[in-house]
Amino acid sequence: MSPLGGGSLLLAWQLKGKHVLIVGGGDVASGRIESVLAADAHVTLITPSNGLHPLTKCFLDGPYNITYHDRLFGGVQDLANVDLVLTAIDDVVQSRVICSLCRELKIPVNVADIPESCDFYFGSQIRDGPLQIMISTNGNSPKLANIIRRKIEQNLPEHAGDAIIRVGELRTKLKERAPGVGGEIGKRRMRWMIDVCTSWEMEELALLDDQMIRKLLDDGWEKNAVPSPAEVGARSCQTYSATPNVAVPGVPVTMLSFVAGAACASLFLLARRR
Ligand SMILES: C[C@@]1(CC(=O)O)c2cc3[nH]c(cc4nc(cc5[nH]c(cc(n2)[C@H]1CCC(=O)O)[C@@](C)(CC(=O)O)[C@@H]5CCC(=O)O)C(CC(=O)O)=C4CCC(=O)O)c(CCC(=O)O)c3CC(=O)O
Ligand SMILES: NC(=O)C1=CN([C@@H]2O[C@H](COP(=O)(O)OP(=O)(O)OC[C@H]3O[C@@H](n4cnc5c(N)ncnc54)[C@H](O)[C@@H]3O)[C@@H](O)[C@H]2O)C=CC1
Repeated sequence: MSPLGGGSLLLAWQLKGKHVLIVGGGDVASGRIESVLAADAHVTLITPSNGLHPLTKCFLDGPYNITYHDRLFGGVQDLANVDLVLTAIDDVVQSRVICSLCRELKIPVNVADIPESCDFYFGSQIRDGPLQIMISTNGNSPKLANIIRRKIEQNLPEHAGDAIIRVGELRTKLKERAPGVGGEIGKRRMRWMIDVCTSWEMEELALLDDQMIRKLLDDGWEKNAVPSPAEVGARSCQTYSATPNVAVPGVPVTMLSFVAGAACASLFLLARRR
């Protein structure tokens, strides 16, 4: 058995509404921007415009929550009201300065080129809607993290993201129907959800629509049973046809922003799916 220590605490950090400062605008910074926007944070980007990676430019031109300052990092005043700092610059002296300012102010910081200056590391990531997977080698081999990520991607169950969305909806409706935190009701809800998730296939769960959810709750939850997909109205000939993934949730539905989003998404795929 491997020893318990020597790893990291892997968490899903809730950044919605928080202020994240990103210093640098190159290749690595563009990945940071994408990761932080995925978490609905507000990004402040400080970097001169002459060093912008095409993907960083794309994010700046797109309909995203980014405040941009076209200049070098200016010192401690840039850290006011900041919850998290990510630096990805090609200047190791400045990197160390930013790190020590953050440590003084107790702001969590990641410095892309100096592992000792990181309070946390990034990892290789997989995203399918609400499903996020991170592979960390704890600083030992980022390239192997990338290779392992691609192997895991090839073996993910199909429609996992859609299944998670639909089961999320079922759980919300179940909690509305049988409210209360903890206690007997909580235990019964959890037992029933475990039974549903383990008796239906991933693809069947992905097909749950609002009508099927209602029937599953009426004929399943209310009667302490788990009906089959057919029993709640899934047609045996029903084939899976999910709506295509939207590049970034919350994008205003204007043609301009759609085109910008699509261009950014394509650029992102070209830049990162290595
Ligand atoms: C500690 C960490 C800090 C942090 O960045 O948070 C860190 C540090 C450093 N990376 C360096 C190099 C490379 N990094 C990559 C790629 C990625 N690096 C990522 C994370 C991390 N990199 C954190 C630990 C991750 C872990 O624990 O596994 C990934 C996973 C996530 C991301 O950055 O978003 C992303 C892959 C994403 C994907 O593809 O899915 C490649 C490959 C490539 O570019 O193709 C190379 C060249 C090959 C190689 O070295 O492996 C160097 C310079 C080393 C030198 O000078 O020799 C340092 C500094 C040092 O190690 O001293
Ligand atoms: N952690 C990781 O995954 C990896 C880390 N790195 C390291 O990360 C750093 C960044 O890598 P890249 O994005 O490829 O570099 P890059 O050279 O493409 O970009 C550097 C960016 O930092 C900006 N910059 C430099 N000094 C600045 C300052 N004082 N204030 C604001 N902006 C400043 C530049 O204008 C440019 O936009 C490098 O040190 C590199 O060695 C490199 C590869 C992977």
